[in-house]
Amino acid sequence: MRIAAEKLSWSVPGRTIVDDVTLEIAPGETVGLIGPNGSGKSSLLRCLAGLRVPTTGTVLYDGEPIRDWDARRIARHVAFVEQATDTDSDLRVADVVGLGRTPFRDRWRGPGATDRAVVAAALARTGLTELAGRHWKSLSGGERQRTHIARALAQRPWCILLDEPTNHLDIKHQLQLMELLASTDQTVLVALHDLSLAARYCDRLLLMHRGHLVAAGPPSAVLTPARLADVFEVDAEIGLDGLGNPAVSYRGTAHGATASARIRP
Ligand SMILES: Nc1ncnc2c1ncn2[C@@H]1O[C@H](COP(=O)(O)OP(=O)(O)OP(=O)(O)O)[C@@H](O)[C@H]1O
Repeated sequence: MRIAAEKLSWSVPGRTIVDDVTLEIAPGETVGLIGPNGSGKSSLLRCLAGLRVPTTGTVLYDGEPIRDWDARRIARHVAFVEQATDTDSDLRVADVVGLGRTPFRDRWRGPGATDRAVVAAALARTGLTELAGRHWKSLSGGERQRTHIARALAQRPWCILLDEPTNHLDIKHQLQLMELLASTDQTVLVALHDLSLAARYCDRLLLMHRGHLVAAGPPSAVLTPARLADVFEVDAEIGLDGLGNPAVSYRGTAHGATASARIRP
């Protein structure tokens, strides 16, 4: 599914948080959304997921404006893994993942064979099969995060939006998730703080700064030392690690480097 935003802005009283963003993500693309804290990534994702109504501009799924779509119709197209979402503490892991089937079920009917098979597959893909019967409340931060990812997979959406999904995940599960996102046929937009992971696994990157989309393109075109200094205020080099994967190396903060140079005798 193609997901697009045309001249999208979202404001709160006195402040524009997402400012005139136009973007398009092609079916099957894996796109990383990067930018400093507070640059508007989550707000943009929430607009694209239909959870926030843009102040101006339009969100389009396959060319169709979603302004009048109800939540159920949106959920049949797009799954959203938010940062630190809480869930009813009485539920077990399989029940939380099963919530991903809600948009496809008759309101009064319980889960059918297809729902159960899809939930089992989502649990397996996220390595949660053995935890299926555990109570949500007893899970670690990383296990909760993986449960939310499994819930999104159980939605079998055309497009997955994820907001910093690698938070809380150990390195194996970070790599596993990024491999899954890079290999799926679904359209993926994932907000990431780890620029090396973003460069390695994403087809393209979108860079947000102060609510604006300031760069879009292949990782090698978006991640330049000048842009990392301007936008992230870090002194960085972009190269390859020992295995030949793209890697961003940091000398320090841009201001820190200046300050330490200044105080050195
Ligand atoms: N409902 C709101 N009311 C007022 N300000 C808001 C609201 N939602 C977000 N903001 C502000 O908008 C800015 C962008 O927030 P957003 O969460 O979109 O940034 P982000 O790029 O996802 O940041 P982070 O990397 O820290 O998660 C922040 O300064 C935030 O405080």
